[in-house]
This record gives sequence, C-alpha cells and structure tokens, in this order.
Amino acid sequence: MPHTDSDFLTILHQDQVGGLQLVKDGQWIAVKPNPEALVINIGDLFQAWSNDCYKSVKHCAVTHPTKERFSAAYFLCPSYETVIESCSRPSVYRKFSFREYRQKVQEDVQLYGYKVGLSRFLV
Ligand SMILES: O=C(O)CCC(=O)C(=O)O
Ligand SMILES: [Fe+2]
Repeated sequence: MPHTDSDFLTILHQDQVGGLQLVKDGQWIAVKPNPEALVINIGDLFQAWSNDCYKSVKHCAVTHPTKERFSAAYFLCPSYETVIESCSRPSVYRKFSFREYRQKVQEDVQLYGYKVGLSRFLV
C-alpha cells in the first residue's frame, strides 16, 4: 500500500530479498537491498517542520512471489503534545500537534479509506 510515514523519521532495515519501492520524479523505483545498510525515510512531520524543503517520500513494500522478506522499521515520533511548526515564513502548513495529526490521519482513513496527510494542514 503506497503511503508516506506519519512520523518524523523512519529507520528501516530490509534483508537481501528487497521489495522496498519509492517514488522519485514521478516514477516508482526499487531500493536496492543492502543488508549492511539502514534506510532513513523522511516522514510527514519532518516535511512540515522544514516547510516543504524536505519531502516525505511516498513508498511501499512489495512481496517477492517465492521468497519470504524481512524488514524492521523504527518510527521516530515526538510526544503527542509536541507542536509541529516551521520557523520559515511564509509557512506552508498551520501549526498542529502530533496528536492532532494522528487523529486526522485516523479519521480520514475511517471516512475515506485512505490517508489524506499533510494537505489537511495547508494554510
Ligand atoms: O517493509 C518495508 O520495507 C517498509 C515498511 C513501511 O513502509 C512501513 O512500515 O511504514
Ligand atoms: Fe512506511
């Protein structure tokens, strides 16, 4: 399922089977598996905090037809009370708490079946 992560940063490890894909310049590309390396994904909060300077990457994990794949993800999130606001002006997004963000994501998924994400918080 293509998505962006609703956190600040994701630290990811995938084994040699691979399967992680991301969108670059409008095209899906496979992330070359390297069991010796960690993949660092920028999340939605990082994007908002940087005022869109850094983008939360759209990605997904696809399974191999015959080989089992293993991946482990660590989601770096602030406390729910943390207010996300960029110090750059003009600000692309209104300030919001992580709690508010998570609630909105959950609400949208329940209502529409998908995450709307940061565009809900555009100024
Ligand atoms: O399994 C993977 O390589 C990615 C998993 C992922 O994107 C996620 O859990 O948010
Ligand atoms: Fe993800």
